[in-house]
Amino acid sequence: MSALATPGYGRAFAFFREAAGPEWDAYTRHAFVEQLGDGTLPRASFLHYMRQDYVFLFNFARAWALAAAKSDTLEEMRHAASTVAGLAEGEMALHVEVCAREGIDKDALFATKETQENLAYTRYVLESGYSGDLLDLLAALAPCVLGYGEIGLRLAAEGRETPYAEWIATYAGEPYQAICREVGALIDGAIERRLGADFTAVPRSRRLAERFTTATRLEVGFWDMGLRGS
Ligand SMILES: Cc1ncc(C[n+]2csc(CCO)c2C)c(N)n1
Repeated sequence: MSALATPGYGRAFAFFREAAGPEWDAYTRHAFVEQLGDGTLPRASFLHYMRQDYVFLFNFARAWALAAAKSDTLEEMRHAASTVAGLAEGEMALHVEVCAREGIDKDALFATKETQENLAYTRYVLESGYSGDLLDLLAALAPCVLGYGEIGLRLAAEGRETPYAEWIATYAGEPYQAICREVGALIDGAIERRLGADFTAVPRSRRLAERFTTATRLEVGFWDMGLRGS
C-alpha cells in the first residue's frame, strides 16, 4: 500500500485500519466518494447528505464532549474540548454556508429529521462512550475523523474536474490534515497509557478494532443514505 493510501495518522489507526479489511475500502472508496471525485454526484444527493451531516456533526460534538468527561489526563481533556469548540465554530459553519447558498437556512438545517442511518451511527458512537471508557469512544470516533482525511487526500491527488472541489479541499487541506494527525496522536497516547506500548498484543485491542470496524460499516450506511437522496 502506498504512503498516500495510508496516511500517517499513527500506530493505532494503522492497526485498526488493517483489522477493518475490506470494510475500510467499502467506506473510503464508496460510490458516493467516487462521484464526489469525478463530479457525477447529483446535487440533490449532495444536499441531502449535507443536511444530514449537519445534524450528525451536532451529535458528534456531543460525543467529543463525552470524551472530555471520560478523559483521565488534562491533555486528553483539552484535546476533546477543543474539538467540540472546533466543530461548533468551524465545520458546522461550513455546512451552514453551503446550504445557505442553496436557500436552506440555519433553522431548516437544524430541524432536519434524522434518517435511520444517521441515528444508528451517532447513537452507536455515543453509546460506545456511555457504556465504555475513553478507548471505546475513541475507537468509534476514529473512522469518521481519519477516514475523511484519507478520502480528501486521495481525491485531491487525483485532481479531477468536479463541482465538489470545495468539499475535497476542506478535507485535503492542511488545517484538517493537522487535525487528523493530532487525533491520531491522541488515540496513540490514550491507548498506550492504558494498554501499554505493545497494545496490539493485548486482547482488548481486538475488541477496540471491532468497534472501529462497526463504525466504519456505519459510515458506509451514511454514504448509502446520501446516494439514495431525500
Ligand atoms: C458522516 C460523517 N463522517 C465523518 C465526517 C468527518 N468529520 C466528522 S467530525 C469532523 C471534524 C473533526 O472532528 C469531521 C471532519 C463527517 N463530516 N460526516
